[in-house]
Amino acid sequence: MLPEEIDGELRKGYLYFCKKMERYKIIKEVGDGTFGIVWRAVNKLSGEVVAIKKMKKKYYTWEECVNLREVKSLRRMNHPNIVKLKEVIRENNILYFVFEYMEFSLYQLMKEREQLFSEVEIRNWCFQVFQGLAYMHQCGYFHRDLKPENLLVTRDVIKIADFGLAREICSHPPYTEYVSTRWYRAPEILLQSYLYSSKVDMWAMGAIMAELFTLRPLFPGASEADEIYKICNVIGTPTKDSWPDGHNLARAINYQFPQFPGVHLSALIPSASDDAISLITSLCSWDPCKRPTAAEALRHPFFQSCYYVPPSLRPRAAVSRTPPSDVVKGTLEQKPGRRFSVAVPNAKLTGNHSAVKTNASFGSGVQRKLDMVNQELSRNDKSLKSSANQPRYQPPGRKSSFAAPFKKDWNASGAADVADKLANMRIGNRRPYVVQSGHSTYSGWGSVDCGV
Ligand SMILES: Nc1ncnc2c1ncn2[C@@H]1O[C@H](COP(=O)(O)OP(=O)(O)OP(=O)(O)O)[C@@H](O)[C@H]1O
Repeated sequence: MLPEEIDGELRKGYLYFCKKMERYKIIKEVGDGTFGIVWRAVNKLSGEVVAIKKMKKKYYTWEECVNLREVKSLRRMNHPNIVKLKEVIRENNILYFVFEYMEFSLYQLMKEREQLFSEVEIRNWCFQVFQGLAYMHQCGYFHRDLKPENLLVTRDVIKIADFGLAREICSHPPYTEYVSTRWYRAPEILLQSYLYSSKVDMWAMGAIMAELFTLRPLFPGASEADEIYKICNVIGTPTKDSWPDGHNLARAINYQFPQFPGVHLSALIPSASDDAISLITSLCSWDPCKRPTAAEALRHPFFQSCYYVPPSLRPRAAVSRTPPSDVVKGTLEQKPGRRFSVAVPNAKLTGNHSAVKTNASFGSGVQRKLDMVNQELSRNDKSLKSSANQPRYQPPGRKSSFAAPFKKDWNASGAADVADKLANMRIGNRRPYVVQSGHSTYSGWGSVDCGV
């Protein structure tokens, strides 16, 4: 611990030269992901609480680290709805990411929830996430692994985390490696397209939005094949007219869509308003071209009460947006001069929403993780008649007993391959620097002002 009497320049000097990880006191483990273990920690000098992600793989040179997607993408992004990467430390060949600390993941909040969230809460969260996404997409990145576990919440603010799979929009296909958690995976990825785009994030947001309303995953597939089956079951089989590219993708892998008319989403998400259903329906469109962009989603009537949209995200013809007369209590208030909006939910948000979670089978975090891992292990099963290892939740009245006629294994490359690929990427031409700013030290590689 740094003696109290040391301050000013001396303190800064100490900070700079002491072993970097010694500056942090680890409090406890808060997450164990595919690529790293995440701890809650405190900066001994400033008292700031941070999240430290210790990467599982070893990194023997800085060059290996600086080109990691998580570093490459996060270092460029500065937005109130994207978790801030404060520092990158490599010590004893171990790589640590120091992030701003967030209290909960959306998944934790859903898991512990007995009553449904109110639409106001859901609106405020989604509005913020779409702002983060609009910024990220505008910066030229898409996330590719959006899921409730990667949306982190502290009080009223929600932020997008885990950029381990983020991809530059202008990077060149094929995008072949493991991508996104199955329940939130867009159909074009399931059908093995290697030309997918930022619209995969919009699909994931549709599934997440629906889950926020029902506290149940919308498409809880037990394998890739079952995932498509469940999507067909809910939104109806795509026709050659509604998604010609999808039919081409299916033909290329010798896949035949199961035939379902689909259901109106309001039957599955009864607590959602017509506007919410309309937005979820367009986000969960088979054809990526028919899904709105994040900037378009922000202008959907569902967000009418969230009237502050950053100028750069507004359509040119509609630079000034008239505040609605019936602003929902607790949603955004326009603050002049504020660069980004932060939604502020009503303190009594939950009061009127007494619909109680009836299916108590929504497993614990560990169980869910195990379910997902088990399902991933079984992804090479071509016959999916058994429902034994499916998630316990199924959309009401629907059973999955479909044997998918696949020609080849689905996405055989796994997360380990991604880690290897990350490690083998070439060195970028930027050089790291260290900046002392306020309480925290930031090690970065330059930033790009995306003009939002
Ligand atoms: N900034 C943070 N503040 C608080 N908790 C965090 C933070 N970042 C991550 N976590 C927790 O740690 C978990 C794992 O983090 P993260 O998703 O970054 O790791 P990963 O290895 O990339 O995981 P995944 O298996 O999802 O790819 C998250 O689900 C979250 O619960």
